[in-house]
Amino acid sequence: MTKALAIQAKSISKTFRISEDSHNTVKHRLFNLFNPPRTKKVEALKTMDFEIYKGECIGLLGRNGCGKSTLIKLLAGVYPSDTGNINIFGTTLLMNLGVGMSHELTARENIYVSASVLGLKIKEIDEIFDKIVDFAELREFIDSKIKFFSSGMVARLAFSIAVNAGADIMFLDEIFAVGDMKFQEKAIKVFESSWIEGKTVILVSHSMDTIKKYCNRTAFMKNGSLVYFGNTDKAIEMYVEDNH
Ligand SMILES: Nc1ncnc2c1ncn2[C@@H]1O[C@H](COP(=O)(O)OP(=O)(O)OP(=O)(O)O)[C@@H](O)[C@H]1O
Repeated sequence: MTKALAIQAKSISKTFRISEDSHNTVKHRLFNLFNPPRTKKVEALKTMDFEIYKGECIGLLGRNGCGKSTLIKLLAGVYPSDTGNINIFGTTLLMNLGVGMSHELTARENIYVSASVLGLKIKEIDEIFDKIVDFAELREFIDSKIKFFSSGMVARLAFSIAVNAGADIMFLDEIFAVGDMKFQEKAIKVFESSWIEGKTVILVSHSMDTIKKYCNRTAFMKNGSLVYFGNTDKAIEMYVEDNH
């Protein structure tokens, strides 16, 4: 039987340009009118190809700054890729401290917006609304703008929307690191329930135990390159070695 694709990335890459000078004051700008700010290129993602299949739980490992978040932001459509193309087969939700959520909207409004992005009709969202709020334990704050939330509260809300509104593909960037103990236990329960069956999960984590427990394949990244993508134990070994 052929496996169904969830994500296909062909020759994708991303380079950021960051300003090296601080032409921030009026005086500085005037003196440097004909001298544009110098920019530095950061090759956050070097050209890479890979395929992820439906139902897989993929680990993403690598040291700080190696490009993990950039990669999942590209896959989730937050940034466009500079080259190549990405095919996504299913609905996605990126749960990285509320990327994809609007900080100017309340938790209630964000639930409706995000769940509609996931393809639900208003009536269907009405039906699961309480479940989302209770799972996230945010009833008291439901009509507050999420810009006043802590990062853990935003992560709880995003996770709850994705779990209850049924995203097919979830990008979890350090989900076990942002939540408090109780939330982590809930997240683990979700991972160990039948909910996860058939879902595709990309899990960024610095916790080897988490990656080992849940990921059937793991990618190891270094300096923007996808060095290895396959057996989880082997990827962990490479990551541990890279930390020595
Ligand atoms: N929006 C941006 N503008 C400019 N440079 C960026 C931007 N986002 C990331 N970078 C740079 O791209 C590189 C990869 O960053 P990224 O956040 O993807 O790493 P990471 O592996 O997720 O790190 P961490 O483990 O610390 O979360 C870094 O050098 C970072 O400074």
